[in-house]
Amino acid sequence: MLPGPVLDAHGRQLDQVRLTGLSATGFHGVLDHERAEGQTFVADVTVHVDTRRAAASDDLAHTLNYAELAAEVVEILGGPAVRLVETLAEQIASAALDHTLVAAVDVAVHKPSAPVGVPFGDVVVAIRRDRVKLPSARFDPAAAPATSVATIGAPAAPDAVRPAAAPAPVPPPPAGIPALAPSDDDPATGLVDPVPVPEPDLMDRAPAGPVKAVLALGSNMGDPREILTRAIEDLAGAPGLEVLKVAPLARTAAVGGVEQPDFLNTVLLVRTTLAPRALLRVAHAVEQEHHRTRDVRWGPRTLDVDLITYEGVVGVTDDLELPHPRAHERAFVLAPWAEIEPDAVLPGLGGGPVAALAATAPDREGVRWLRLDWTSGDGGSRP
Ligand SMILES: Nc1ncnc2c1ncn2[C@@H]1O[C@H](COP(=O)(O)OP(=O)(O)OP(=O)(O)O)[C@@H](O)[C@H]1O
Ligand SMILES: Nc1nc2c(c(=O)[nH]1)N=C(CO)CN2
Repeated sequence: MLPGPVLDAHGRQLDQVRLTGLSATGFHGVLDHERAEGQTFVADVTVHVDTRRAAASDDLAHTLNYAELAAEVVEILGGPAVRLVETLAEQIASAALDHTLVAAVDVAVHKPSAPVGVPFGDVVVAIRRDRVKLPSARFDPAAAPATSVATIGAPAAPDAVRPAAAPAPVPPPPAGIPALAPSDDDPATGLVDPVPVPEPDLMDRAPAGPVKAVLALGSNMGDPREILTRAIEDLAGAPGLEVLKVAPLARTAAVGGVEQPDFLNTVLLVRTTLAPRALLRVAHAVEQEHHRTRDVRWGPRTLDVDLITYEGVVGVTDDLELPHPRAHERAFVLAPWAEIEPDAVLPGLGGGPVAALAATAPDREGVRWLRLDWTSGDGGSRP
């Protein structure tokens, strides 16, 4: 493992969760026989996190589930073949940093049976990545077979061998995170300077306790009522999310200028311990579950899940704006919302009392009807 602590934005040393000796048979390597026969790959992973909140609450939701990360690492080690141990290490680091609580990660990948040509003990690639020095490769379980590694005349690789595509380019650091000054690491001693890790941006900050949020759901493809019902179940089943209230079902004319069928819309009041961006990821995962595609802006969709408000957060980032920037002018959001929270107030620019905004929103005439008890009934006709 790489020495040296990782510091939080206040200069305090972060805690560590270490997984060692994770192993799987993989088909990685440059040589044909490595890709045909496979060999053992071993990984050690140390994630740098603040474990105090999890300890205080004794709640797994506030730390990294190491079993989950262990399964992801083993999937990468035994997954689609890549040429370099370095690529595996980057993929593992990327999987670890996908867990929003992880500030930095140390990864060591061992290839103890590597074809080195002389007696040797082990070969290890050890890296540290954080939210500034981001990983340069992601794990793609469906990576297409590579042609570049195959040698003409070489025996066909077994089905399990699916070399990964070229590593993805390094993504730019997230907006608002300053670049680090050049490191003073000392190559002579091998000691690595503590890496200051910037505070996660507002959208990645998990709340100190459960907070309320409002989600808006819409659908106008497939069987919208069925999709919305399933989507609410999916959201209610997501860790860190509790559905407190479901608004009436609204049938609404499509807004946005694209000719398409009416929507069914509803709104959920939820309680969550997820950070705003983690909540957005859950929303996107549920959209994916229902085969959401993004072909035409404001076009028809099987399912749209938008974050309308998140208690205490007003802000704009590249991928998330809170409150939702168009919520104040959408009766298809405001009208169902006012039914479950008559006194709600939409914060931010253009905000105000939700019921009043619903009554004056440009699309208010397009809200054709509201059905109150739609999640329990038999689903028949309009009220
Ligand atoms: N509050 C928010 N809720 C949902 N997505 C948001 C929000 N703020 C920013 N986004 C970003 O908007 C992107 C596009 O979202 P989506 O495809 O759902 O848009 P849309 O439903 O077609 O249009 P609209 O944003 O007007 O509802 C998302 O990938 C997400 O990153
Ligand atoms: N009636 C209605 N119109 C829309 C909707 C929607 O959910 N309902 N969603 C849109 C993009 O999010 C664009 N237009």
